[in-house]
Amino acid sequence: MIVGVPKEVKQDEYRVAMVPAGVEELTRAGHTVLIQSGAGAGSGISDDQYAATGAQIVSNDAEVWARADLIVKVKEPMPSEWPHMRAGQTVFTYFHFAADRHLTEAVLKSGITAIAYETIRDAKGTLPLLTPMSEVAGRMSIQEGAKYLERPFDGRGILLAGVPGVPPATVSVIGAGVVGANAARVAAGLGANVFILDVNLDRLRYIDDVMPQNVTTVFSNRLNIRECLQFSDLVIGAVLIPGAKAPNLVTRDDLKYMLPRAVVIDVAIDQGGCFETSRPTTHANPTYIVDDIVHYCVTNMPGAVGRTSTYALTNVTLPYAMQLASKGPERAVKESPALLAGVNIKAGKVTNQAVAETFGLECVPAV
Ligand SMILES: NC(=O)C1=CN([C@@H]2O[C@H](COP(=O)(O)OP(=O)(O)OC[C@H]3O[C@@H](n4cnc5c(N)ncnc54)[C@H](O)[C@@H]3O)[C@@H](O)[C@H]2O)C=CC1
Ligand SMILES: CC(=O)C(=O)O
Repeated sequence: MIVGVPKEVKQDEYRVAMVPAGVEELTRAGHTVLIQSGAGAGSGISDDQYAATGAQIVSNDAEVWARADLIVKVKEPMPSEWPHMRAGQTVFTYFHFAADRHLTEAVLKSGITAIAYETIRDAKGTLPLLTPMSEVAGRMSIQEGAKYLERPFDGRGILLAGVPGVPPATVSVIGAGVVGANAARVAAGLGANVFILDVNLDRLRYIDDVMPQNVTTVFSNRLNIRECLQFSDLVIGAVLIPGAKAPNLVTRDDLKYMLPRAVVIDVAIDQGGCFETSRPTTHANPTYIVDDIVHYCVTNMPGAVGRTSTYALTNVTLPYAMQLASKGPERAVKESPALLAGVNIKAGKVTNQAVAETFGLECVPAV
């Protein structure tokens, strides 16, 4: 099979979907791998390194898309890439359809099979292709939050750790999954007072068991969220209902309960965000202010630490890319319940229930 890896075109996206070790495994199995020239540069990987493991270096993205049966990417196809998608092709990447009607319509029209990293589910019930990027984004959320709490970045002028004689900051994390747990651990490590909320009590029991003393678990409901908003310097949005649009847990009206120039990092923005006032931003222009609250809503946070993120991502995507290439997408999806859960759109039809419900479309089985 011909596997194509285009250079990412999303703004400030420095990840690449395959590393030389992946090229080596695919070519050893008899596949052809096309890498767009410069695709690895943001992660410190040169064309020569790819070529040394058997890749064909291709000068432009149009050729990669035109020749490849299987496209492996990181971020959802951007509008400039939509004309390249064609019926019969399989595209394996993050899509986050529920947050983007236009993308959903473009993919439906193209006739491709869209296998979304973020809904692949393994036998343990976890989302193995989302987990490493959630680990990155969860840890980064505190680093970014600490920065935007600084006064020159419009924040409250609070040091997360405090100093002797001056108390540390208070951080609330809504959602205690992978992003939430990683955010809580880093914030607690810096000495902040941390509150972490979830609707899953078993998850809160686990968090309570493994986190340090300065992390307090709170059941997530409207009243408790509003109470946490009142004393938090930094709030992290980290909820997920797989495939679906994120629920709006904090309304614009709720912002009036927050401390002036508190910071919101809405990591869940890739699924639409869990603050009513969230809208997607970029690393180049990451924040904006609504009602005196600083909002940070970057949809590709791990893209900024491309080297760490590329290796963390490709460690988990390669085994699935190998299955798709070696068996062909049709058979690979039939034989793997995990891959089947990843098929969101196939040949012009939505095959993921949550995506179909978001847009009021019919959902058909993927096989
Ligand atoms: N902006 C970015 O660059 C990135 C965004 N993400 C996104 O972060 C979000 C979270 O991802 P993960 O932590 O991996 O998901 P996860 O599935 O591990 O955790 C989500 C948690 O939200 C909880 N939850 C659901 N409804 C809730 C409610 N009403 N109140 C409180 N908690 C609730 C769930 O019980 C679960 O524990 C996803 O949208 C993911 O795509 C992940 C990586 C990068
Ligand atoms: C999860 C995701 O969309 C990202 O890592 O960019």
